[in-house]
Amino acid sequence: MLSVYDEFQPFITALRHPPCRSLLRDLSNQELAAIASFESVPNNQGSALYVTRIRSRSAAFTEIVYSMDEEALSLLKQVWDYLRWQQMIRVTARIGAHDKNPMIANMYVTRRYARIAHMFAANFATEADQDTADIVTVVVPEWHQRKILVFPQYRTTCILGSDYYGETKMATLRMAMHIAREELGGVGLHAGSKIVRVNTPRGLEEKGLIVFGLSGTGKTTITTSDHGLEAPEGVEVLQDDINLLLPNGKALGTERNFYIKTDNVMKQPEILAAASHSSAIIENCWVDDDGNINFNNHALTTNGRAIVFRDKIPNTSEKIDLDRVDAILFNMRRYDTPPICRLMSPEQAAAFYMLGESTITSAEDPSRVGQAKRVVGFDPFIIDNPHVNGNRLLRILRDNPHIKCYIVNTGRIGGRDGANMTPDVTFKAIVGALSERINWKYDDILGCEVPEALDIPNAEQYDPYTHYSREEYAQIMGALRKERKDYLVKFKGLAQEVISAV
Ligand SMILES: Nc1ncnc2c1ncn2[C@@H]1O[C@H](COP(=O)(O)OP(=O)(O)O)[C@@H](O)[C@H]1O
Ligand SMILES: C=C(OP(=O)(O)O)C(=O)O
Repeated sequence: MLSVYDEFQPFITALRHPPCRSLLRDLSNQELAAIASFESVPNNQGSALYVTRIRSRSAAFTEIVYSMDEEALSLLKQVWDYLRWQQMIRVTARIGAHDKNPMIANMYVTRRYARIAHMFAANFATEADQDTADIVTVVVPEWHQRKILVFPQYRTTCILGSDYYGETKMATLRMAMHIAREELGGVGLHAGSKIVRVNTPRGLEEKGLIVFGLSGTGKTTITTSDHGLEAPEGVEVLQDDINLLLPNGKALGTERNFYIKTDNVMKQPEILAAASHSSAIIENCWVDDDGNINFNNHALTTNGRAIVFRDKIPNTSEKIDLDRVDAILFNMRRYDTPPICRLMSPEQAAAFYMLGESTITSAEDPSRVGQAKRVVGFDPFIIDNPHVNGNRLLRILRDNPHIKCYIVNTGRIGGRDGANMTPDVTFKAIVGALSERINWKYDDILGCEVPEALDIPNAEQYDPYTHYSREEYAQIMGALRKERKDYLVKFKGLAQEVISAV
């Protein structure tokens, strides 16, 4: 009699090694670009530029599959019957630095969509082709039905009917973050990372920084900024999007190059040069009739993207890991809090992680700008049981008490017409915190610490009590705290101390 394992073995094999007529492997980036070149829109920059049918992630079509039903099985069999007659490309990539026991990811895509393989190979560090991998992503963009099937047990994702590269990238990293949680005792963070070298009362020190934030709240802007620091002070930019935080307080990077949003790139000098270089691979950006790429034309989508090479971004090196995290920033675009607040405890930080609070930005939906929004961990890629992530972050912060956590408001204060937190205000506030030049005082209405003073022009504009009376502010914040608590209690299994901390 067949054991359950034997019975499932052919299924798992087909899932992780899709059958195909022939498999193209070990192709160089140039070869992938050449195979995909029939799709590239000519432009004066000389970049590969692809326009996709689907232009953002298909969250509503994403299913986490733990047990196979007849319908899912029959769909997969149809897909495999189709692939049996197709040529596919396989790219083997490394998630993480070569010296840190990285994960290996295999990405399979039908040859017609070589552009996805081209972007994947440029985004990650490629390795010599190998048959076994920790993570498998199978992409069949031409499939008539749109479905993203995530199989956490088999560390495999099957993407059907989407040719948006972000789906492939995030399927792979979603699984890497899941493995970090399930096998490494860590937690995946939808966050950028950098090192900031600043003068502190003890002399020049390097501070490892993690920057969380929902799309459009300033993650890339802050991560790539030099904060106006001059040598010997300065920054080293490590990662733009996904880090794996380990129990020992180190954060492993995942990507070699960055997959940036281009809607604001004209205002982001640090990445504009990289996006304007011929090495960039552009997705869904407009090319004017004269052949110039026009990042400000959003006719195709507000989710224009580019793979930009890290060596074209100032202050990057080959390094992608952060050996010591000293500070974590939670970016929120709000209209009622100071530029920076310090959280009081690991419990409070874990609460703000679970709250994943912000407002909708134009990057997401221009017609709903300003509406409140919450996503646990600022991370739409948590596969299941988000409270496990909150509890895990709590444990890591308790075990590494040197890590300080801050809320950074990249919106305004005093309402929609209040004082604007310009990027410069934010950059200076962050340096103030890291260099320990800010004196903190407890604000009983906010329930956390706020700067006694900020070293920025017109600092009083950014003080809540310039805009609100104490009674008014107590009422606004009181209502918010109640709403936050009501939200947190819904997470069964979340440590009680986290719920009590807001
Ligand atoms: N205080 C601020 N901090 C960071 N970015 C800000 C701030 N105020 C306005 N912005 C603008 O908001 C946009 C943030 O975009 P980006 O950094 O790409 O966000 P994310 O990486 O979170 O998607 C940029 O255009 C930036 O200039
Ligand atoms: C690729 C995506 O993720 P991010 O916005 O974090 O780059 C996406 O959401 O489409």
